[in-house]
Amino acid sequence: MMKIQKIMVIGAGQMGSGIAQVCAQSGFQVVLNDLKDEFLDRGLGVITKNLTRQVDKGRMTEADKDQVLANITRSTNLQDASSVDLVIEAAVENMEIKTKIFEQLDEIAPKETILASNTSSLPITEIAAATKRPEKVIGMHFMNPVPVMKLVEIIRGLATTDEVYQAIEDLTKALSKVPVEVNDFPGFVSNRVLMPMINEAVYTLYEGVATKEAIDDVMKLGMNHPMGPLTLADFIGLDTCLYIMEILHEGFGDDKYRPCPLLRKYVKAGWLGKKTGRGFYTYE
Ligand SMILES: CC(=O)CC(=O)SCCNC(=O)CCNC(=O)[C@H](O)C(C)(C)COP(=O)(O)OP(=O)(O)OC[C@H]1O[C@@H](n2cnc3c(N)ncnc32)[C@H](O)[C@@H]1OP(=O)(O)O
Ligand SMILES: NC(=O)C1=CN([C@@H]2O[C@H](COP(=O)(O)OP(=O)(O)OC[C@H]3O[C@@H](n4cnc5c(N)ncnc54)[C@H](OP(=O)(O)O)[C@@H]3O)[C@@H](O)[C@H]2O)C=CC1
Repeated sequence: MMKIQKIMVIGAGQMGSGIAQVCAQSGFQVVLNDLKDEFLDRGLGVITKNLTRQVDKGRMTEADKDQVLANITRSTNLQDASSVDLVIEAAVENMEIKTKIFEQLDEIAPKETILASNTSSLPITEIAAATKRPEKVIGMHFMNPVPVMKLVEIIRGLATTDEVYQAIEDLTKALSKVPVEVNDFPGFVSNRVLMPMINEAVYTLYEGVATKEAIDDVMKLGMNHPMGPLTLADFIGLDTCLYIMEILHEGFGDDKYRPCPLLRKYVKAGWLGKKTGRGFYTYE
């Protein structure tokens, strides 16, 4: 098994930029890829802001910050995968887009390169089937915000080898995160448990049981959750929450996973949560 030194992260959104940051902070060479330069600017802007906060708090020197930023190179061309040891894909939660990316990566990346997806809920086995190297495809599911959350859920596809699993577990530890192994079922463990709770909170609002603030307060003050479920939904992205519910609904064929119509309505309106400035709450 080749040693992982250079990592391509696909998607410079909330998750991709966080993943790029933690990899670069742990000394890996990172190629951050997105469709357009402006998305890379946005992602690198967030990384720079996070690092500057660390410097301000005296946890990092200015020179450390410059080194972390120097470990990240920009890319708007998937061909740049031709020189990396690992790809971590964090583009949008859509099977068609992900399989298209994996098909292309399979053509471009060296044959030893591991192809990982940060998908929240899509079957790894199905993503792997788009490639001729299903044994080297794996789920590496980071949590939001990536620089803060300890967990990485690692998901084996049907064909993933032990060697590839071990390489990803070792990498997770090298990033100072805690790996937890789970099997390949829709939503894995994290979102199979979390997302129906969020969806139920949306139903509670939809049915007028309480205000959004009251629903969030009940879960924060009553269950000690750091954020109420509606605030958390805004934080994750309402589009991502809806995609995940749809994948659970379709994957299990059980109506208990039907997405709340209010969630659909907000997504249709473009109210995607914090990232667009409006969801259940409004943000500056
Ligand atoms: C959808 C999926 O597939 C899976 C998922 O990711 S589901 C979402 C999982 N995530 C959660 O459930 C998050 C729940 N929320 C929380 O844990 C907390 O509210 C929180 C960590 C986000 C913020 O914590 P807080 O105590 O309210 O705020 P705050 O004091 O500002 O932040 C705590 C620390 O996190 C850092 N932080 C907060 N947000 C950050 C961000 N977006 N990026 C980087 N660092 C961040 C702060 O700088 C601060 O760092 P220090 O303690 O080192 O100073
Ligand atoms: N939000 C969360 O809490 C979590 C999300 N995830 C998963 O991580 C992935 C990304 O989510 P998140 O970061 O929140 O989403 P964002 O919408 O913040 O970011 C997605 C980024 O990927 C870009 N993108 C879309 N298609 C492509 C492509 N073909 N090639 C390269 N880049 C592309 C998007 O560009 P554009 O703006 O043009 O669409 C955008 O910049 C999803 O699979 C999601 O399920 C996993 C854990 C937690």
